[in-house]
Amino acid sequence: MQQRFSPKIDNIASEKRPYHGDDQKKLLDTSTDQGRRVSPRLRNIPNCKKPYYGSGKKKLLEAPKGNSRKKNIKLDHSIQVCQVNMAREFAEDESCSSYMDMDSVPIDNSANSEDDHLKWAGCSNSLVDRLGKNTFLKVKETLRLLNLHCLRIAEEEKKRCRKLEISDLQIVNGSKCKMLKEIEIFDPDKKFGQPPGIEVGHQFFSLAEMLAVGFSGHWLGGVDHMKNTCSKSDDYHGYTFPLAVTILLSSQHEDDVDNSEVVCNCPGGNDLLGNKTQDNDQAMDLGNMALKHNVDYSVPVRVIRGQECADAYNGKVYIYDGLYKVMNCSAATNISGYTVFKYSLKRLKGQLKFMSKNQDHFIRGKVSKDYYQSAGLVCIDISNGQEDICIPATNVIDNPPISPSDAPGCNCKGSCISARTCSCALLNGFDFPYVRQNGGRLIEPKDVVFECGPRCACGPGCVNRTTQQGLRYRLEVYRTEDKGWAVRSWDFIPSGAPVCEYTGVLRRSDELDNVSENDFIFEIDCWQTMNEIGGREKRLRNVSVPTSNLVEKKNDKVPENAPEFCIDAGLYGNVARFVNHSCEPNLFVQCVLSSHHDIRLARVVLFAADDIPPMQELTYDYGYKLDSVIGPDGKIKQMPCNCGTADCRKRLY
Ligand SMILES: C[S@@+](CC[C@H](N)C(=O)[O-])C[C@H]1O[C@@H](n2cnc3c(N)ncnc32)[C@H](O)[C@@H]1O
Repeated sequence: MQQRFSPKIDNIASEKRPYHGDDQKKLLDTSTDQGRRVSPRLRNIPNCKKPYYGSGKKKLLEAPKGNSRKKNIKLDHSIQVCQVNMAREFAEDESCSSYMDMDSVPIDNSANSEDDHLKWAGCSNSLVDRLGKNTFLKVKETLRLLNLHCLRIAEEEKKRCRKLEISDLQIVNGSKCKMLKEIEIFDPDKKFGQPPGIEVGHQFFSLAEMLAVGFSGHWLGGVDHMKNTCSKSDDYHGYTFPLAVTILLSSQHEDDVDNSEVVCNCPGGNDLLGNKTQDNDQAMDLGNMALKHNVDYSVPVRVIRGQECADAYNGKVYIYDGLYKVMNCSAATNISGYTVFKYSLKRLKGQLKFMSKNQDHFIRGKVSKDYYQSAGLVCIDISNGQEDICIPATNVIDNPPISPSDAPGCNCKGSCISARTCSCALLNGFDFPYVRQNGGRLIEPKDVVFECGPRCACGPGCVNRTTQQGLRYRLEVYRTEDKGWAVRSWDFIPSGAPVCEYTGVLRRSDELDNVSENDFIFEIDCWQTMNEIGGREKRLRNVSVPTSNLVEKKNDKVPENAPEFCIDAGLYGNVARFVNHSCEPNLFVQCVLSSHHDIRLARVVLFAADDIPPMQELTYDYGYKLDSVIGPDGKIKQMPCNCGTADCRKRLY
């Protein structure tokens, strides 16, 4: 195994993976001025530990400075100017038209007209009103004001967590609740089509929020509608009312089917909190009648989806999912024997996509409880247990996203014991690479070691997780005369014991070319070692490395024989970055796979090659080929070796 340190960059702008490996706890911020004043600044760590204040659940009682704190912000209600934001990303690349008010929409009785997509959904809503004010900003200001009121009331009542009643939030018998009286409702005139200032994916944390921004207010069994009185307006001449403006889907109804884009829903039968209340036949009136008219006039409804959310006032968050066409209406008998009216809804094309597939899943109620199923999961918890709640990292942009799901697990219970039945032992050549002695010792260096990972049924104490237990020995970083900092152990280290993992920022090798010096780059050359490329020594071969993981050349810029990825400990790393080179080392480098099986991204762990007495310097062979390091000026660089051993090659490179 040869490791190559090469003069490369120290920039961390394009991190692909925020941390690498399992041994992430001790991040040392280091100066590039090595050899003079580099010191492990562990004192910084406590500050980094809790970058957030409080539990993350606290809300600001006052709006942050610099923002408007005016009590009754006068808002301009008439949003008529349509400005098409052509830059927005549309689902399915359809052309689109701008938001249209009812008065500009020709009545179309053909319920299946494809033109509906263009007429209604098209672009996002108006970005500015006729005074040139940003509608999104206005929605934000209104909601901020509402929240301020909520918090003040809660503070007064010392019942911050109390669940607000529906009557707290609604207009009851024409009179607004106390809170809403103090807030000017933004855009109070009901309209069809895309709501001004609210994008697909917008989350409302209470029904009051929806009301305050004029989104919806008169709910009847989950349907907000325009009443008969609207028909008097010239704007709506020719329509029969009621007409549904918004439908709330909480997937609470026993007969509801929700297929994301196509939804079959029975309004009524639930109240707004999702409590099932249906105990008789539905009638063709109110919400049902409104939706029926939407079918007749081909008027789409806004769809709001309710999601469980423990911190919201009534335990729910309401997410705007866009405009849906109400395709048809049919009467049926539900599984309880009552008559219900069913509507199938189809999402109009040409609307904004959700931010991501994950958000899409979240909003449509399919959020996975299993971390391992998250798309592009890179790391289950980048805080490595330092935060109370895991912070997973995902990457669906770069290729390949590193997914632990690539590594299927074994079914052993407790600890892996039988090499005949453990599938991880199988990968290691039908045997375990470690013996249990001294907390786990590697029997001999191998091409690659397959450890048990997150999908394995065995527990954390399994011997085949030997490098996942963190540091075992008390290591010291100390200053030397001629090699800068070095590392030694205060404890005896038996041969085959894992000493530390080399951690840093995972980078593509080609990102690091032609930039200033960095002595802390570790190329992950597992593939090169397996194939004895560049003079690398043959090692004990595992039989079962899946060929698909071996080398799939994904990047033409990287020469076939050069490692595609490396670990950059220039700015972030652990104690391993201080371990020096020796021509007769007492450590060796071992590639380990645990959470995935991609050898290009193997973990790099330093193991004891000998029984190492306390206070002896720990070293490994950097494995440079002489004259292989080229400086930024294009000239070959040379570095004298000061390892001081009898067979010293006299040069590092
Ligand atoms: C990964 S760092 C090791 C830690 C380093 N000594 C320090 O103070 O940060 C690699 C650098 O350490 C120095 N170094 C490591 N081994 C050496 C050796 N045997 N002889 C001379 N310098 C060495 C070289 O400057 C090399 O570029």
